[in-house]
Amino acid sequence: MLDVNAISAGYGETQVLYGLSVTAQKGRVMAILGRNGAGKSTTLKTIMGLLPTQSGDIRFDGKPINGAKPYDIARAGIAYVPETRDIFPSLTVRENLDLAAKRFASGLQGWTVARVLELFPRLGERMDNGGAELSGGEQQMLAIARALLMNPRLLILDEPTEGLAPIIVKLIHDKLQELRNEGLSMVIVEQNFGFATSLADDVVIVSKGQIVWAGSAAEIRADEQAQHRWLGV
Ligand SMILES: Nc1ncnc2c1ncn2[C@@H]1O[C@H](COP(=O)(O)OP(=O)(O)OP(=O)(O)O)[C@@H](O)[C@H]1O
Repeated sequence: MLDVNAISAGYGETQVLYGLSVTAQKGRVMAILGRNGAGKSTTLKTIMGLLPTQSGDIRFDGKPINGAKPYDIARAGIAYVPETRDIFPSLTVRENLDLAAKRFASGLQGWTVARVLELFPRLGERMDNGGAELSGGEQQMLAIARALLMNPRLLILDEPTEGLAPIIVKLIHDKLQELRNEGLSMVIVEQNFGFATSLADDVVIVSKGQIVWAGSAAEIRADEQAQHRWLGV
């Protein structure tokens, strides 16, 4: 469903991705692993149109999306939860959710505020709190809830567990597992190897702006040599 074909990209003069290719398939979860600075977040930002491609192309359901604006890529059906979580800190949880729901009201996937609150009951208890008053875990739940309200066909998450307590990591894991069981396609960048490989069907490893390993989650769990070489596990 998402085909990234030999993209090069970076920040101004600094090239980070060197002909990186990766494919995410419908109804599956793909984890992108790799050491700090390997180019994982840069890959996601390039997919989302936040960074231009210097070469290569990106297709979503066969249609080219590189060069498109982030908003149009979201409209095409890709929702993105960045590392920074991107909620509105000065708005309440209710306002954050209503804004997302209104903007993408026509989604066919049927996500509503009521349904995201069923997934994250904790947010229902915090509806009148400001975004900035939430814990890190609650902010992540809100960011995922907002992304779901965009009724995406593909959900992209950048380090959803970063900075969260183990019990919250477990909760986020279980919620993403629920979404996976419902058939939502996902791409997840993660430092937490156990989290990533227990959710993912497919795994790729990025090093120095290229894919250096690709296989199933079971294969990378069994391949200690690759873990050691590419992830320092
Ligand atoms: N805004 C930026 N301007 C210039 N260089 C950047 C910028 N953001 C990231 N980089 C550089 O690009 C390279 C890849 O960064 P990227 O964030 O994609 O890595 P990553 O694999 O996601 O790792 P991390 O887990 O540290 O986020 C790094 O060398 C980083 O210093």
